[in-house]
Amino acid sequence: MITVEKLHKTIKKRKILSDVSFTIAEGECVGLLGPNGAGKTTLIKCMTGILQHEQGDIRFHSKPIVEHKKSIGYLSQHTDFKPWMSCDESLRFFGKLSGLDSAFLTENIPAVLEEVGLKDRGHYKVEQLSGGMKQRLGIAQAILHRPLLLILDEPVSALDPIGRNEVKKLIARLKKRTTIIISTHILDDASEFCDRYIIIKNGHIVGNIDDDLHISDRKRIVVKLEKSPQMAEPVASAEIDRIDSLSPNTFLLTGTGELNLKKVVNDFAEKEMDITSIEFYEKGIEEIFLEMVSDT
Ligand SMILES: Nc1ncnc2c1ncn2[C@@H]1O[C@H](COP(=O)(O)OP(=O)(O)OP(=O)(O)O)[C@@H](O)[C@H]1O
Repeated sequence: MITVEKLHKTIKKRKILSDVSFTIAEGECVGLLGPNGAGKTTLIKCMTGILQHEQGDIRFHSKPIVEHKKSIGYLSQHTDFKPWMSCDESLRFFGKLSGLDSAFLTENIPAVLEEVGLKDRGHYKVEQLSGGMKQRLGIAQAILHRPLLLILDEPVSALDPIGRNEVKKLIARLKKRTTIIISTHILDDASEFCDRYIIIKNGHIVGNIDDDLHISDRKRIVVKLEKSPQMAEPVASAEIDRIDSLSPNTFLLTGTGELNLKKVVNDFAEKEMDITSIEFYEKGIEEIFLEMVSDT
């Protein structure tokens, strides 16, 4: 559906994006992750046509994405609603700026407000809305024209846990019918709805990770025993650097190097401890992200 190929973008003689390539399939929800200043917003702005890239190609259903601007919904990092306008007036204002006609807006604004959980709040002034409500109004503006692709730049970062929860629930609903790209710093939240993560650092793609692809850490093993052992540290061997207790009968073994499952099973058998399950530790997205963006 979307193909970004060898994208380069320079701002004020500084290279911001270098050789960025990836594809996104229809229906996917992709998390765009990266440290501050990595180039996420710049990439999003190139994808929405707000910024022009000097090299490379961005295609949507095989055509240049600029020809498909009407198929894209975009929530920018900082929404620009006027506090004195009502929700209804704000959507009408931004809808008209995007070229939507009055009849379409009259028909669709109430439905979109209902969709984002702001039914009967059309007359509320923006200044009366909570952070979560304001962000949901932002999403209403982004989906008003029924886009095929929704791009959300940091939709939850500035919100308190209640607002975050409201917006997360909305994204989970929208995910069922729209392709979504979300730039975020909150990896726990991203892992709730993203199918894949594209990790960007210093303008380069450093990771493209499927959420189903569990990356095993072969230096760590999780062992579950049938019974909790008498001693705090159930086994000791030269290869094992440390043992952490995850529950009374579950232990995380960290090796000095790659661990051997068979050897660990034997070590426990020697101590006459029965193992219920043993597997390499699987890294979460936060850990993978930190490894990919760290400088060491
Ligand atoms: N208009 C501009 N003028 C100068 N530098 C810019 C401009 N826009 C972006 N940059 C620089 O480009 C780099 C990437 O910025 P960008 O906003 O794309 O990063 P980001 O990954 O979205 O960061 P954050 O997570 O902090 O929002 C930064 O170093 C930023 O200072």
